[in-house]
Amino acid sequence: MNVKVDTDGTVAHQDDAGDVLLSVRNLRKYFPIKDGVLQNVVGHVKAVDGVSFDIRRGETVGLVGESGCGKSTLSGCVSGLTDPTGGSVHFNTRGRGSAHGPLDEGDRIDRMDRATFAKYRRNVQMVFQDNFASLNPRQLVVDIVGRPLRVHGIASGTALQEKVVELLEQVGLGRQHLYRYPHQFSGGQRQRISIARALALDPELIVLDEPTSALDVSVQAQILNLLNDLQAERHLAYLFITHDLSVVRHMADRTITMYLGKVVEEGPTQDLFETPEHPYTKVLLAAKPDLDDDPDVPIQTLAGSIPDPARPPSGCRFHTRCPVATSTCGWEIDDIVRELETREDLFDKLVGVDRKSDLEATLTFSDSAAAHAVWEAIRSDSVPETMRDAIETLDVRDGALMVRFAKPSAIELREVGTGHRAACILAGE
Ligand SMILES: Nc1ncnc2c1ncn2[C@@H]1O[C@H](COP(=O)(O)OP(=O)(O)OP(=O)(O)O)[C@@H](O)[C@H]1O
Repeated sequence: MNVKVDTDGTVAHQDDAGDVLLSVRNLRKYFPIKDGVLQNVVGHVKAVDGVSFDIRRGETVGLVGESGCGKSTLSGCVSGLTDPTGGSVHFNTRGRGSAHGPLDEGDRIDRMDRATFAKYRRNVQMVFQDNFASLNPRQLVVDIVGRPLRVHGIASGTALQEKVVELLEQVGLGRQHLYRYPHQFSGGQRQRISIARALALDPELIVLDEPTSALDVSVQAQILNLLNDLQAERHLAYLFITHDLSVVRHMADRTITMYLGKVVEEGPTQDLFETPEHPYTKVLLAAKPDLDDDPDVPIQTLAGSIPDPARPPSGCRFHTRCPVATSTCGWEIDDIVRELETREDLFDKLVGVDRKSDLEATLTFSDSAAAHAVWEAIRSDSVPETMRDAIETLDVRDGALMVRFAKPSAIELREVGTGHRAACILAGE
């Protein structure tokens, strides 16, 4: 296996470099937060923050995580619809069956010449959850499915119509559906139309963004079976985005877990489900037990809400909600501020945070009683014990509270099994 470590420390892997269709390297997408009449940029939402992974030909990669963790933003960058802030997306445009080496700078989608970029765009198609929004309600099926063929000059007239019939038949529809509008179909049938449209240009990769989330369970199964059949027939690769872990387990060869813009774990689906190594993956799996799990084992659920992606926690971003966090997982000054935010009476009296670094600051309060109350609170059970253990210095003087945290451990994705990586200091123990 050829494991490459990127300059930022994220592990980029090319187990079978010749087969890699898509490579994402240290990808970042930050959305500006604007404020006031002048719309000044006052911060950034770090929707995707240093993500690296590969997709091989014919493989299904599942992408899971809570709402807001950056899945759709990542899929937008992969399919060229969203420009990343940093990092790169590489795509092999040499076509099926071509002999070639690992993807390199020449395969970066933002550096491709026009003709190569057009090839990439043809080769990567998307299917969304909300097929009502993605299918034009005023267009007939023949126009919806035929449009890519017409736009790319592949077919016109009767040939186009016949090609559309062929595509419809591949997704379980037929000639009788050519001249109907989207609203005349059921949800499952509309998703079949979306899939037929995605297949029109014979892509090598389809990004499926929650493709079955809006469907009834029985219809869901039919669509998943159809996707499996199409993959086998056409050697398609899928990036399968979903919050439904049972779907990922059924569909994906490899699974990636994302939390707050970062990959926290990735690996062969079976390994990840049977021996999850990151506490976040463990909690996700525990929150969605399989029917054959022991009903006497209590379902673990996540405490607290997902932190603000404009101010993600440092170290392991999950440490603020992690049931097994240690004192070296990344506790910092912002964790004190986050705790204060939950105590309105004290937060209102916080007048300044003078930071020397993420780990050291003087917090100033409008009166010394408030500073003392916070000092007491930090020393008591009202903050996580591991956070208390991470504090090296805690002094209070008049209205000022001086805090210094110990330096946290470096948290990086590291190998915990064959092709299985987790970004947790406890992983593999
Ligand atoms: N155009 C945008 N402008 C500003 N912030 C955005 C934009 N698009 C997404 N975000 C923010 O980026 C973060 C990631 O959003 P994204 O939609 O990628 O997450 P997701 O995991 O796909 O969630 P969901 O499952 O709910 O779609 C969220 O905090 C979201 O509010």
